[in-house]
Amino acid sequence: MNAAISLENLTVSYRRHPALHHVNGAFERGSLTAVVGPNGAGKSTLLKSMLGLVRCNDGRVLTHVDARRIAYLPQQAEIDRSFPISVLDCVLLGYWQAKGNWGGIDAAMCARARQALAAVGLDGFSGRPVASLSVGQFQRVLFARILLQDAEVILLDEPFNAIDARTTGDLLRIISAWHAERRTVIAVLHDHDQVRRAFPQTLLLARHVVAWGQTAEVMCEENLQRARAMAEAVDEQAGVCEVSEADVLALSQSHDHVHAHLHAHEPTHEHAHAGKGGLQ
Ligand SMILES: Nc1ncnc2c1ncn2[C@@H]1O[C@H](COP(=O)(O)OP(=O)(O)OP(=O)(O)O)[C@@H](O)[C@H]1O
Repeated sequence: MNAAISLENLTVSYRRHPALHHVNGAFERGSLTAVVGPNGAGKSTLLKSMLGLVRCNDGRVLTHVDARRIAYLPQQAEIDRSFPISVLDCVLLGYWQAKGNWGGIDAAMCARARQALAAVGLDGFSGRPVASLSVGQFQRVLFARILLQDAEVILLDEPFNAIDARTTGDLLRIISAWHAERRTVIAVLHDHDQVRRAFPQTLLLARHVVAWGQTAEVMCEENLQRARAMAEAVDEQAGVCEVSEADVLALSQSHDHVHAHLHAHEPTHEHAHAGKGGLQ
């Protein structure tokens, strides 16, 4: 497999509360993957650990692309948009990783930002303060910003939460275009029908990997039930990692078809966020 990001025994906890346990696997370059699972399954934590925003207690994340070419769309609830900034300036922030704090913005960049706004259906919105936009309009702005980033890997955390059907359809078409351009897209989602329709690969999480592979195989009722049962059985007071190797092995063996590839890839180490022992 030609991986964009690999996870090796990734284990993360918050103040000793386990969030992700022994996650192994890889996101292939150019793949389009939905990350699904019950509330609290560790989906957002997975994205944040891939960005180095949370520290691993054990294991590591290996990113095989330039870290500056990873774009991230957090959940809207995590974004403070009371900041007095125009729609155009917000989109132009997409150049920040390439240009840095003092890089100049020229006319060509402004033109591309306006094109990106047109592509997300917000022609004529450039001068509006972002605080005045609806939730759906603001999500379109954030997609326009990603369009400017020219990212190799795009991480989206619940991009369609509280977004209407028309906006969702428009944004899904942009995601499909990214996939056609061979970008690697990983999206946390809750709508299973949407996942089945639009995402070829799925990672089903319940703090552990329940299943990871072709969406049609992963999203079977047996796996979904297993994920629900695992989420319900979670002991919030458990220590950092109270799952034995035997438990993990048993879980893996019951899902051989999706785990088969997990250890096949020996990553070439380009960027790694690794951690051991440090609690958050
Ligand atoms: N900053 C934090 N501090 C403490 N605990 C946290 C923090 N962030 C997440 N958690 C806990 O880690 C676990 C996994 O949370 P995470 O947000 O990754 O789950 P999720 O699958 O994205 O959930 P949801 O579907 O509800 O968004 C949960 O038990 C959550 O309470």
